[in-house]
Amino acid sequence: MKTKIIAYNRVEQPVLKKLKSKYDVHFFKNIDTKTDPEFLAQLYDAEGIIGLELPVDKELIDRAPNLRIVSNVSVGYNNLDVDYLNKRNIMATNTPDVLTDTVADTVFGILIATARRIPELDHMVKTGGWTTEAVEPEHFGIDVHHKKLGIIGMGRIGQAIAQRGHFGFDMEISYHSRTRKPDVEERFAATYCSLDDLLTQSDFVCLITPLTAETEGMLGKREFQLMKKDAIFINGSRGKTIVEQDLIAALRDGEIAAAGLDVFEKEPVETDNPLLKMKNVVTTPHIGSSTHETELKMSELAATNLIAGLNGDKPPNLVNSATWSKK
Ligand SMILES: NC(=O)C1=CN([C@@H]2O[C@H](COP(=O)(O)OP(=O)(O)OC[C@H]3O[C@@H](n4cnc5c(N)ncnc54)[C@H](OP(=O)(O)O)[C@@H]3O)[C@@H](O)[C@H]2O)C=CC1
Ligand SMILES: O=CC(=O)O
Repeated sequence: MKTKIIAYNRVEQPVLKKLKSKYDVHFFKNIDTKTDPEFLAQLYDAEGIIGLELPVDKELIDRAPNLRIVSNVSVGYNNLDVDYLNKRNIMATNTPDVLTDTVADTVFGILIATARRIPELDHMVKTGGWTTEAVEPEHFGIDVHHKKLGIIGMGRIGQAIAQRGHFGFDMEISYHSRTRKPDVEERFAATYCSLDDLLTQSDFVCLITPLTAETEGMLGKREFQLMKKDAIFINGSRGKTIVEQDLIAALRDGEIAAAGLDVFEKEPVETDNPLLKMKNVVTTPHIGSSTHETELKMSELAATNLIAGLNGDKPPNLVNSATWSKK
């Protein structure tokens, strides 16, 4: 009998086909995983899960007594209760590196779109608002090049953003992360800062940390007030790394100039979220890594991790190494 696995949400078709040739695959998309009877029935004897943003909490893990591996199709794994997976000795994996450049492109795209007000101007042109020969100063944006870019989270994606800022736009790079990175400082002429110094000095503040117990609510009222009044804030990390209500207040009260957001406290973002009514906010639907090429690479890497784990080999991107040392 084939090993049963659950595929959830986004697994690209060629990868799904390959998995189906090896395993008894049950695919689910956008269901309520706490109540969907078919999902809960299949979960009971599933040995592997592969997918995007499945909330793998204690309740779900307890319903899966045969589970051996959870393979996330994302680099962030804040959807997993890693402590409880460790307790149950279930492996967890993610998809780093293959998405780094694509996410950095998205973040930089949002940064430029926010500074130069591209979505707002696009709307103006398409709706017949371009009525005089010359655009007016009220439509002008602000420069990106030669400005100060502060990056919070100088990991893989943070470094790819720094590369674009430094080499592409002659920006002055400063960063904050848990550890200092001399090689990064040399490559991008970057300066390490305390969080407060970064917030006070940067023209663009770009947040790209994982969501953890430490980073949850990392930027709130005090932090937005520390930023320059003409600063632009970009969030590519997770919605909960900031206090969204405080960002709304900071934008409303002119504490900061604008924001570009790929992530929100609640996703999909609620249609009555005040951020959606603000002209100085540019939004995208948590789509940082989602190009055709990169989604395929992520699915392939997630499948490689899953197959290795189910074969009894160490998956290349195991995030809870404690489970391997117990084997
Ligand atoms: N919007 C989207 O579609 C996407 C969003 N993401 C998000 O981006 C995140 C980062 O990915 P990636 O760059 O690959 O991850 P990395 O692990 O390579 O980098 C994370 C960085 O965050 C820093 N960091 C962690 N905790 C803190 C903290 N408490 N204070 C300051 N800095 C901290 C780390 O510091 P140190 O180096 O010192 O350990 C590291 O520099 C993902 O976890 C995910 O949440 C990722 C992909 C797509
Ligand atoms: O948000 C996406 C990820 O890969 O993490």
